[in-house]
Amino acid sequence: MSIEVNQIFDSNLLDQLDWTKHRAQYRDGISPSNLPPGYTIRPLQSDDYSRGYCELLSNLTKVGDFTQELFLKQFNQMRDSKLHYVTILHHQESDKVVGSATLAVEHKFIHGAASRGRIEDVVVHPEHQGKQFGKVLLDLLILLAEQTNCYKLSLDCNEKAMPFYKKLNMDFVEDHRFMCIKFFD
Ligand SMILES: CC(=O)SCCNC(=O)CCNC(=O)[C@H](O)C(C)(C)COP(=O)(O)OP(=O)(O)OC[C@H]1O[C@@H](n2cnc3c(N)ncnc32)[C@H](O)[C@@H]1OP(=O)(O)O
Repeated sequence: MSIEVNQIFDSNLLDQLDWTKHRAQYRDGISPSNLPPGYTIRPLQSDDYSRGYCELLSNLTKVGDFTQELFLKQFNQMRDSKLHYVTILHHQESDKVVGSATLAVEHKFIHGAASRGRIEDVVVHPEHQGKQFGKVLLDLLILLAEQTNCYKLSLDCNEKAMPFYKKLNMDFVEDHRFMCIKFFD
């Protein structure tokens, strides 16, 4: 199937960010503005299904049966909504998507018609973990949230992932209770 290549959000938005402004501590000269050679950060593309995007997500949770058609349907809905900033890490040598994190934005009437941001679906492929890419993706989403007029940015995670988010100086809200109805897994 030949696919028209487009991006889930305008990549100019990423270019407009000041990538030198980061919250995490980095080492070995790596930072959002200085990735190791052969890696790039960009918005998710309509042809990333063939670059192993769904396989990557399966390192995070159950993905289910995904065909290219279903991927494209969901991609187009998310792109048209202009509320899903799915930001990925591409590895040139393998031509695979090896990391991803999403900023989901919700428009509000409160706080001067600002928006609320949520960080969702953060994952780095096991073969590329421990190279500071998780921090890079999160740092960029935090900048993106500010750029898109979010007054607040939050996420849900399990206990195991909490030390990772603390690296971004995110505060754990002690008195917050998370309520949930799960319709299916
Ligand atoms: C909202 C959500 O999506 S919650 C779900 C989070 N995702 C997952 O659990 C999926 C499986 N895990 C992963 O994909 C990865 O381990 C991630 C995304 C959590 C981290 O990605 P990585 O690229 O390996 O992280 P990175 O190399 O940037 O490490 C950042 C720091 O956090 C620490 N860290 C990374 N993962 C973890 C973890 N699971 N537990 C504790 N500390 C961690 C690292 O030691 C590192 O510390 P340092 O900066 O002092 O060296």
